[in-house]
Amino acid sequence: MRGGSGRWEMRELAKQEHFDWNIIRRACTAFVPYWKKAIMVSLLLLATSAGGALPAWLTQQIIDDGILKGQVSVVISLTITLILIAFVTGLLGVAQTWLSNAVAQDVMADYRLTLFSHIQRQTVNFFATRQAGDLVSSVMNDVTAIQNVVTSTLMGFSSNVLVILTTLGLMFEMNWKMTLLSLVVVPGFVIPTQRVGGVRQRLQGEIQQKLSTLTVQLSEQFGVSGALLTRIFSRESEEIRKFSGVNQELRNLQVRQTLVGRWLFMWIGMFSSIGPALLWGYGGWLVIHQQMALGTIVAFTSLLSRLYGPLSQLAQLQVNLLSSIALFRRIFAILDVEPDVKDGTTSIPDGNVDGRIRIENVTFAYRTEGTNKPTEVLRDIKLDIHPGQMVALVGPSGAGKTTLLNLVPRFSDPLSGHILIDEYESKSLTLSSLRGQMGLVPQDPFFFHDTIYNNLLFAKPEATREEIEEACRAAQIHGMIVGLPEGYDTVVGERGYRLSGGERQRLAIARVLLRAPRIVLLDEATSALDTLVEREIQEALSVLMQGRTAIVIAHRLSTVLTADKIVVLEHGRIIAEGKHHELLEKSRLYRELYEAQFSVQGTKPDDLRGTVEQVVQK
Ligand SMILES: Nc1ncnc2c1ncn2[C@@H]1O[C@H](COP(=O)(O)OP(=O)(O)OP(=O)(O)O)[C@@H](O)[C@H]1O
Repeated sequence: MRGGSGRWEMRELAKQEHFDWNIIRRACTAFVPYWKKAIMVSLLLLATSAGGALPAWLTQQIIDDGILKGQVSVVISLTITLILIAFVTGLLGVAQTWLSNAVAQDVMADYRLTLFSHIQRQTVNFFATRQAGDLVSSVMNDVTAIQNVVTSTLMGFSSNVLVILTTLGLMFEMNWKMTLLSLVVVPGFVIPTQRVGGVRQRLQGEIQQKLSTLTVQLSEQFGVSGALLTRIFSRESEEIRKFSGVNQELRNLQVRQTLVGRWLFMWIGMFSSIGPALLWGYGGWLVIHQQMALGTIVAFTSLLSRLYGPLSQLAQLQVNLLSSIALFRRIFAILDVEPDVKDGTTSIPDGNVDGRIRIENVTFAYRTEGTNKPTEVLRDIKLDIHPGQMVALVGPSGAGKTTLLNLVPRFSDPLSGHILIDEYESKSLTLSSLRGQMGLVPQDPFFFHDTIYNNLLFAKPEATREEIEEACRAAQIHGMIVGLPEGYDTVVGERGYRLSGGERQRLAIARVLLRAPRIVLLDEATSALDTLVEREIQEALSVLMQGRTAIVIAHRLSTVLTADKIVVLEHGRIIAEGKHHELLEKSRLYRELYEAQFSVQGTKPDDLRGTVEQVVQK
């Protein structure tokens, strides 16, 4: 099933969850920076708990010392005190809610930021093996779910314990036998409450799973690529049917969750009424036999709700704690993923290298979970590229061209071997100074849903308008941009869908030109373009590569013809190197590739050479 697998996993985890003290301890460290506020919250809780118990005690005084003894002044003064206590307790309650929410929100904001920053440090492989929707769900939903748990478990726990202790203290102080009698019925409602809590929690897990499935479907269907795919295969009705199914299941689960345990609640209600009944019966007997004052019964009955409510909530503590442990476990699982690529320490200014690239005995394998011996995708690659040279990578699909290209900016690190930029081992450089030396034009460039201007600024935030226009002129895209009704302020649409493939390529070239890197990495688009666009792109590319070291995954005839060196890859190995004509003679695979890929571009190499050379000389 697409989507929701993470949630499903979480529900399963919650079912098998146990008290993992390491997780609890680690979760609590998030509160350390807010210890002052947390202490304030505890003090306020203590004050509000005591304030909440006092009215029952005062009621007893009003009845026994005021009403029954005919003391009007006592009744009046105690009534005023009751009102004052209610007012002060109310104010303290507001302060406590505000502070405890502030702490919970602070902790949540910290977690969201920590997760986002941590995920920003991850390599491309991290995203290739995870569902984006699931990561979004962790950063947003899990963290928010924790907030509820934190307030209901941590704060709820302390406030309930305090209320129970203060209430029990007062009860014992008034009459210990009546106190024990009050506690007799407790198991009668605590046990069912616990059961209902468990069922509700399980239903909540299923609801979260359905919500996540719907969220993933929505995000897939509302994105341009997903919408296109659905329309081209005419799967709209099927998608609506699927949505409707999950939507209905969600509705049923939510109804069940609301109604679950209604019989048990009737039972609980009954037990909560039995408590006061027992107190009136036994208390009445004590009063009649003059062993206790009437006010004590009234005080006890009003204290009962302060005892039973918090006890029921405490009964659900275990379920709450277990589900919060499951949530924290999911969050910590992401935080514990160490980035595949570690930052180096040497920093060099951008553009401060000649651009020599040496790839020495490089072997690479993708890390896949659950396999001990990953399959090698690149084996023993040796390549020496001199400053200003252009190397074209060719090879059948899956040969490892993209993988090799991605090793240069350290999107991944090789299992063995070294990559050197000038005399620097690439691992020794900080990632920002390594990547600052190079620009990448991917096959399908990505753009943010923002204006063309802002998308270009992303590459160089300090760029002036002139610099941006100059880069676009060089990339043969300025004319097209100014022809748009809103020019550079045109919003390119999600992923840049408002632009054609060729326009996206040239805009991506402009973006790299802005950075003026010493090294250019290029994955040429495979799509065939008409001659005019082809020529515009060719001109843009020749400007891009002029005086720069370039590694190009070649899909164009003009590229292989002008390359200083063509490297033929097969099954992760370099099987041949040389110029176009040399390879045509000595490499069978190259000949086959040439016939299959390059010659279909309609022009014979010799016819094209003149054109290409003209372009390159410009
Ligand atoms: N993230 C990944 N995890 C695991 N294996 C991967 C990953 N990316 C690529 N591969 C595998 O590595 C091999 C080389 O892939 P790569 O994309 O480098 O080939 P390529 O030569 O660029 O192919 P193409 O020309 O089709 O883009 C393939 O077998 C591919 O399935």
